[in-house]
Amino acid sequence: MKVLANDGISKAGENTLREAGINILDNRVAQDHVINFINDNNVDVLLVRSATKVRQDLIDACPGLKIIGRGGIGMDNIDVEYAKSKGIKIINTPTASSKSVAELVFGHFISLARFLHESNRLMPLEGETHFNAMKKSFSNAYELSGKTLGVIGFGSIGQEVIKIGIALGMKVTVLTRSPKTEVLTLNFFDGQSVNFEITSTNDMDAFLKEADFISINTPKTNEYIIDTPQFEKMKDGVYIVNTARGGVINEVTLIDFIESGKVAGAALDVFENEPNPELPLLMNPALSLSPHVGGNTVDAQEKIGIELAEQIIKLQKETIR
Ligand SMILES: NC(=O)C1=CN([C@@H]2O[C@H](COP(=O)(O)OP(=O)(O)OC[C@H]3O[C@@H](n4cnc5c(N)ncnc54)[C@H](O)[C@@H]3O)[C@@H](O)[C@H]2O)C=CC1
Ligand SMILES: O=C(O)C(=O)COP(=O)(O)O
Repeated sequence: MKVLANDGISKAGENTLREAGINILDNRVAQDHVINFINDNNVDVLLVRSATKVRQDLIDACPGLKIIGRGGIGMDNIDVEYAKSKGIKIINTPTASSKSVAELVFGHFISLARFLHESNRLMPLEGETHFNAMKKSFSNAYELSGKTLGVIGFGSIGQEVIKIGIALGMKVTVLTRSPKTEVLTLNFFDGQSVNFEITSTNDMDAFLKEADFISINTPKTNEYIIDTPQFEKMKDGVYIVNTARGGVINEVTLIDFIESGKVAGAALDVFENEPNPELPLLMNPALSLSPHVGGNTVDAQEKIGIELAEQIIKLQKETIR
């Protein structure tokens, strides 16, 4: 079996595959050349992250492909149903990076509430006057403790975000398409744990009226979840973090509501025009930005690599049998 990990795979994942006798190619092939590379090298398994797109044309042109693997969660870069209809197995790693994404959400929330992103931009300008002016303007800062965390999406990442919020002493409200109740477990380092129950709401207006800090944790949606009508119903001074996908929040409208003062600050890890975010986003001081790094930790990528490798090994055994 031959594997092409076109957007990379961790050493741990690579070693697990090699130890099972699976040939792994570590080439990074440009999108336009992926089809030829797969066919010329008899690749059986194509592994991708979010960069390589696996659309119908590629699937049709590569009849030898047996498995498509997504090292990560979101499968919006893969035509999953079409691939399945052609008999190709699709695998991903649904929870391996959830904690990493949730931690990034709070990295951004704290950066926004304490102006860390802006401090880092402005600190290199020297002088006592400048220092004191920054200190004064950054005093319009807030604690997260005691505020209301609003989470849109109650899946694997949403649940990890909620747990961190609870640990920080936040009140939590969760928005889903239909109400549901989940029992979440907060695990402590010493092995102890606490269970708590959360019931979500599908009442968008009530949710927006309550939330001080909003985290969007849904898959890519066909329509904006957050657009003008939703911004208008938010609390004044709300903070928003999007680590979900470009297209769940209207970025142009977001800038308008930042400029009106309705939104105190927002963070984007994903963009409508990825990997080339629009200039007004890049230049706005109220935005904390990161280049799609939610799952991009050593910890998450190790888990992802090993989980992918184990799934491939299992599927190979099933095929041989
Ligand atoms: N920034 C990054 O690096 C990363 C981003 N992601 C993104 O995060 C997304 C979510 O990941 P998980 O939580 O693991 O997925 P999940 O599938 O466990 O949970 C997503 C939840 O969102 C809900 N949902 C869908 N549309 C909704 C809507 N309009 N309103 C409210 N809820 C809605 C679904 O019912 C589901 O419960 C991924 O699909 C991916 O797009 C995931 C990993 C890394
Ligand atoms: O797992 C996901 O859904 C992600 O968005 C992570 O994307 P990446 O693998 O870092 O390009």
